[in-house]
Amino acid sequence: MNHLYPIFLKVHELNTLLVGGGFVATEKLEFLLKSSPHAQVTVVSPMFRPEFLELAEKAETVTLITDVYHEKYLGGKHIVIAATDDKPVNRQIRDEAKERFLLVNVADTPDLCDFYLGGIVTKGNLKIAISTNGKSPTAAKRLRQLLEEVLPEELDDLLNNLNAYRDTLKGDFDYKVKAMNEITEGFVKKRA
Ligand SMILES: C[C@@]1(CC(=O)O)C2=NC(=C\c3[nH]c(c(CCC(=O)O)c3CC(=O)O)Cc3[nH]c(c(CC(=O)O)c3CCC(=O)O)/C=C3\N/C(=C\2)[C@@H](CCC(=O)O)[C@]3(C)CC(=O)O)/[C@H]1CCC(=O)O
Ligand SMILES: NC(=O)c1ccc[n+]([C@@H]2O[C@H](COP(=O)([O-])OP(=O)(O)OC[C@H]3O[C@@H](n4cnc5c(N)ncnc54)[C@H](O)[C@@H]3O)[C@@H](O)[C@H]2O)c1
Repeated sequence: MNHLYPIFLKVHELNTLLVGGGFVATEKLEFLLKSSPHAQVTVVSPMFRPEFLELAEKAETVTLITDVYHEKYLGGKHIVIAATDDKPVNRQIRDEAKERFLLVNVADTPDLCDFYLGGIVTKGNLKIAISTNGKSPTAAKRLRQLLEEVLPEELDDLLNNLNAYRDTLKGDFDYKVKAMNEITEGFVKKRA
């Protein structure tokens, strides 16, 4: 049983601190920006790998600070992702973030995470997040790839059309709920 509760964060309006600029940090930043190209991210690391720089320099909302982690960098942040190769430093980041009631992810270290990063499928306005409860990130990746392939691009047209139809509805809340449920009934009807 997976007890995690998924939420969809406006990371373009929240401030994220990413600590580290190596391989693992590159993977985390890549998926963050893939899903949220305008995510506000401050990255603190004494060294940035070339592949990290290539990715970060393309994103206007990513700020790089060449320094070792210090508690002061938690100021003004909502979310923290620790991705250094120094376990005690990752632990320190986690502890200091917790003292401030910040949400923290220590990359690839489930025991130290408040939240996990998931597999993410985006089709226009539709977004699906996948979690295996940390049991198999590879399975999350494969499911993401499968859904990316099988979900049609037209799904976004459907959502936009439904939104336009909803805007035409005049009447009270109950009327609108009924009308929206009627028009989408076919989504869940079993084929004969
Ligand atoms: C989904 C994804 C999102 C992302 O990274 O943004 C993600 N990991 C991805 C890929 C991936 N990560 C790893 C491999 C190599 C295979 C392997 O080792 O298993 C691969 C596969 C590959 O790269 O092919 C290494 C790894 N990861 C974790 C551990 C520790 C452990 O399992 O105990 C280890 C071993 C480290 C070691 O050996 O030291 C842990 C976590 N990784 C999570 C997320 C969280 C759980 C999500 C869930 O509920 O499933 C969690 C718990 C915490 C977190 O980091 O948030 C992204 C796929 C994105 C995509 O493609 O769509
Ligand atoms: N590379 C992988 O695919 C992989 C897979 C599983 C586990 N891991 C583990 O994950 C950890 C991170 O690996 P990596 O491959 O990203 O390493 P890396 O060497 O590519 O990157 C480490 C980054 O952490 C930064 N860093 C170190 N000390 C810091 C500090 N005090 N403050 C801020 N930044 C600091 C470095 O400057 C560097 O940018 C390692 O412990 C590694 O064993 C890596």
